[in-house]
Amino acid sequence: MPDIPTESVPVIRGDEPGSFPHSVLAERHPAIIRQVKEVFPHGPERRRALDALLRSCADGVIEPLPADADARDRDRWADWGMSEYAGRSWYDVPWLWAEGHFYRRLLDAVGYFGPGPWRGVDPFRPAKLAELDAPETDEELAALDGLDALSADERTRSLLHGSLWGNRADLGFRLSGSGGDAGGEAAALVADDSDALWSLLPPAGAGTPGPATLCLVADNAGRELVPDLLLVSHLLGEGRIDRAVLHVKPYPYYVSDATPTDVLDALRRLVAAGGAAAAYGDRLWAALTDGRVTVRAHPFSCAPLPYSDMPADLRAEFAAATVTVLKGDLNYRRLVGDRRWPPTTPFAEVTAYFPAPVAALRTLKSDVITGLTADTEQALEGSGERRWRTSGTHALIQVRT
Ligand SMILES: O=P(O)(O)OC[C@@]1(O)O[C@H](CO)[C@@H](O)[C@@H]1O
Repeated sequence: MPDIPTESVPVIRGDEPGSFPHSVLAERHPAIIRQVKEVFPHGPERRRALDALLRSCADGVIEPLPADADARDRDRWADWGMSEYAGRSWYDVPWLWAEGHFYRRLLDAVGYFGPGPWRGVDPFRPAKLAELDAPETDEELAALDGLDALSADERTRSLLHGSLWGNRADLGFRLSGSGGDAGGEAAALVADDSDALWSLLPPAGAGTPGPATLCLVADNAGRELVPDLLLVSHLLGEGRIDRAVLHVKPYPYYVSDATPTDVLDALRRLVAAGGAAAAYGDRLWAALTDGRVTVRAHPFSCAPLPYSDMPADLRAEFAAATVTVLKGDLNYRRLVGDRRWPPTTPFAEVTAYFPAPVAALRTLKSDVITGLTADTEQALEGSGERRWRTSGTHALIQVRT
């Protein structure tokens, strides 16, 4: 447990006008609803439901799940705190909870769980596919051909950084030593425990203690998931891992979070790309077909709660892995707890509850931060860059072995 008792560290809420969390609830969520209304020709019933959610976001309260919700889902939300938060303003409950619940309500409004024709239709799919089809994705995949010229270690580093910066959703496979980018990127890393990560996953023949399993808890689809898949494929190819479990969301979440369908779309994109990208894709395809790689969509992946509350079955899965790598900002908030931690609170202490080694690969897109040295914190605060916590210009690789 951290030296500071966790309960004494304030939980982040969206109740402070002008703060980032407040702007997400007051501006981002309504914008998402409007966008969904534009992209799909929903009929009057669905549009009314979306308008009702818009009104609720402005001045409504959390409401219990609708009467026709699946019973298992109701039970889950009961476990996840619905009875405590129903009737309270979106702004007065933990921000993490309010956001997670918003996506559940949005899916209700578009009929995602209903019996009608909109059942299972991902309201964010058009945007996800557009990103996969964008010319930038072609450029990024073509850049993979250049990785052959690098040493194995440099290739590993490049692919790790591709996955890391993919979380900013403007991925570049920054080839080590390829120019100005590399220096800027290094300076933008506020913590870099990558040596500790590689000590857990040494290459084949370098004293590997036994079969290594990587759990990769993915974040966004499209241009983040593609480099995540490349990294997994590379680690398999290098013999650094024998198996991988890719955790994705069971339903559309936080606009661009990856679902099983998105994994298939990204994999097909790789396989069809030709060149080195296709070789990475083919290796992953083979590993999926023979079971070395599996895809999981655990309900808790969409829970509005920190991982410290994870259920026993998920805990057992993470406990069995050599290391679990959590991607992205939301997973970081859930891993360390969505609280106003003093930035120098040790990462190892706030993740001590995690049942096995754990790593975070994240660009900074919300206020939560732990594990900084006092010098780094001082440099960031003194940099004049007011939004270093939320702008996505900084990133971290933190590992608890
Ligand atoms: O998990 P991701 O994709 O890196 O980031 C999710 C995010 O954009 O969503 C939240 C705002 O809605 C913030 O926590 C965070 O910035």
